[in-house]
Amino acid sequence: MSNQLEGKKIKVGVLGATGTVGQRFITLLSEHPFFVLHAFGASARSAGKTYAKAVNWKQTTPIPAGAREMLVYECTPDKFADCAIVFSGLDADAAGDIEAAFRDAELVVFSNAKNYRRDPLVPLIVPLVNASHLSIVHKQRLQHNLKKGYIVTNANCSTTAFVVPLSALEKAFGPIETCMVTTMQAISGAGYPGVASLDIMDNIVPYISGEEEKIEWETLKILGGITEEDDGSQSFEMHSKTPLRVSASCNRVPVIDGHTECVSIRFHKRPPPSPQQVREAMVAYTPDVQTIGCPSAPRQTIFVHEEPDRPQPRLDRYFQNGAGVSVGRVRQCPVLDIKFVVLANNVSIGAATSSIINAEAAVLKGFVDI
Ligand SMILES: NC(=O)C1=CN([C@@H]2O[C@H](COP(=O)(O)OP(=O)(O)OC[C@H]3O[C@@H](n4cnc5c(N)ncnc54)[C@H](OP(=O)(O)O)[C@@H]3O)[C@@H](O)[C@H]2O)C=CC1
Ligand SMILES: N[C@@H](CC(=O)OP(=O)(O)O)C(=O)O
Repeated sequence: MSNQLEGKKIKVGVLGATGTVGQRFITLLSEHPFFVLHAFGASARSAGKTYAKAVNWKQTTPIPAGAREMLVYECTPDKFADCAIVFSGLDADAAGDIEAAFRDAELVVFSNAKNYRRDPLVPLIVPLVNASHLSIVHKQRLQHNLKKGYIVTNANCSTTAFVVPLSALEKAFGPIETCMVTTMQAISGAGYPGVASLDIMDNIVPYISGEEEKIEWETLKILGGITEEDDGSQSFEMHSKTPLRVSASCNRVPVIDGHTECVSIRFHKRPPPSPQQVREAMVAYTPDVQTIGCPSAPRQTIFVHEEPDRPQPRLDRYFQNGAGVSVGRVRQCPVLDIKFVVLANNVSIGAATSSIINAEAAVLKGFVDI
């Protein structure tokens, strides 16, 4: 850990603390080296109760002792005024207004919800890919006339899984032109209680509302760059120098946690890299958050399996405590160039872990007053 943070305790709040993603936040933050749980928010249904009474706990480890008796509040900024950072696992129907109110009250919000991902002033960050986009928060503060407050979002959980190997490959071999991705998404992606058991047991549902459009758009923002304008201000630049075409097909499958995706890609570079060069580039991939010492970043970002029947959700979803991604079946594609399978834990690196690493990076890069 960086010296400046040695012994520091930074108070954080969690909105949507009782939900699927919220519970993962509570579990991870209760053991964090410098973030300390300070305030919990949820709906009026939960407000006024202790956390243990409000939550329908579904984690494999018990509710952390320090969290059990904490009170759950309604999501109003005054209850979170002492928090340097607020994490949001709010339902998207509620997240829009609540997160804006928190930002306007000079709070720093790291959100999982989709509401602000397309906002041109809000960074959409998969920490294993584009933590450098954090710098846009300066412009967001200026536009909203704020000194401290801003919103940073993380991506859709399916987008998160496959942009990590895509980023590794673009870094090593230059732009990717075409990407076809077919997802097999876990039930927990739909929150609790999610998909009815009579719909998902013994079944596959070949439709997840809005998911394909999100994947196809978010990928371009995440893999895009930042341009500096004449006045020194910064803007996002979608992946456009060599246009990237993405086509996604999304399916819900009877798996509890872990999204598995079959990916085929075509490179701009001719001749394209071989499967072995692709494997080596993925293993070597080291994102900034690892280099700058974010404590929740995986030590190894991409694990590449050699066995022909991996990755599998039951076996591989806890790789690096759910913070890394697992790739396998890297092989030649007779239509595009290369195809492979990627698996990521949707509630960890697909949600809470991403927000936490983003917040760690923001602290280490000086974007949070502590
Ligand atoms: N599950 C996943 O894999 C991923 C989820 N996300 C996103 O993260 C967010 C949370 O998802 P998830 O945890 O699955 O959802 P859940 O439905 O499990 O949890 C929703 C949370 O929001 C709270 N809430 C609902 N309505 C209100 C309201 N009107 N005011 C205040 N709080 C409210 C709930 O509180 P209460 O218990 O009191 O009702 C609960 O804490 C969503 O935006 C989702 O799209 C993103 C990536 C992956
Ligand atoms: N829709 C995803 C989870 C999710 O909530 O996505 P988003 O944060 O983009 O709304 C899934 O069902 O697996």
